[in-house]
Amino acid sequence: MSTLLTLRDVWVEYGDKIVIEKLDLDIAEQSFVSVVGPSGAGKSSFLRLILGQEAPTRGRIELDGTPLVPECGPDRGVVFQRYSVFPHLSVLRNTMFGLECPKAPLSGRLFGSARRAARDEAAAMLEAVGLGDSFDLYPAQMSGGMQQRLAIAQALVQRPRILLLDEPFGALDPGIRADMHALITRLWRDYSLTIVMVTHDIREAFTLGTRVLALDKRRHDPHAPHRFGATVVYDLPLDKPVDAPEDKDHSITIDENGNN
Ligand SMILES: Nc1ncnc2c1ncn2[C@@H]1O[C@H](COP(=O)(O)OP(=O)(O)OP(=O)(O)O)[C@@H](O)[C@H]1O
Repeated sequence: MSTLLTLRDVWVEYGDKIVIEKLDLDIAEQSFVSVVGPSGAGKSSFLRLILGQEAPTRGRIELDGTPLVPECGPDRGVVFQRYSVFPHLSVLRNTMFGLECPKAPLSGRLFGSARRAARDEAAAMLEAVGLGDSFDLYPAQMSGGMQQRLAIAQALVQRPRILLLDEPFGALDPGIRADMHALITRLWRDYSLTIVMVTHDIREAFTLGTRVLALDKRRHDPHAPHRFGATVVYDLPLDKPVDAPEDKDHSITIDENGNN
């Protein structure tokens, strides 16, 4: 599989505080990369770099060999742990908004055939995430799992190549999480997505990912905790075929402390 994203000698610094140091990575197209690491290691900063919300203070990031533009484009979608849907819009309007906003940035609304086309695209995406009979509901009328399905539909309706997930299932209970794992695995395959997912759940990282990256500091200075930043300390490619059966777990075993 070809390389989609390249990071070379990437650093993130706030004043004299180094958050990420010397990150060198190639991320293959259609891979599912899970990112784990202790709290404060810089996982969300890493996602913001790929999203283009934050520029590296040093180094370069390329998408398909071209420098990443420093803003979120339609090639990258994102889903956060906390529901990012609009409370005042119905499910259908929330999903259509992802299409209307880039095409009609001032009014946020399309008209005529463009609006009908956006409605059909949004409806198809809602069917794909299992919200086919919930078009007229408002977020307050939906469970957490349904709201995350909506957030995923909102991100995917723009047909991004890369989907960034920041602890997307962290607030959901275990049964709903399992459903969401099956859903995201199906969408990843059906839409040939490249996914980068931050999670605190080691089991989730290994179950879903084709590769697991652990971010942490290699060096610690107890007298100056901000002197060193985090980088990739483990990079574990998992031998998992893209067309593996949906719910198949893999052979890595994880003990109750999260160690493999
Ligand atoms: N704008 C900022 N200015 C200064 N420091 C920042 C800024 N944004 C993030 N940081 C610091 O960068 C470090 C990494 O933060 P980040 O949120 O990326 O970590 P994380 O691994 O995602 O943490 P968690 O798992 O708790 O969500 C933290 O020490 C944080 O305080």
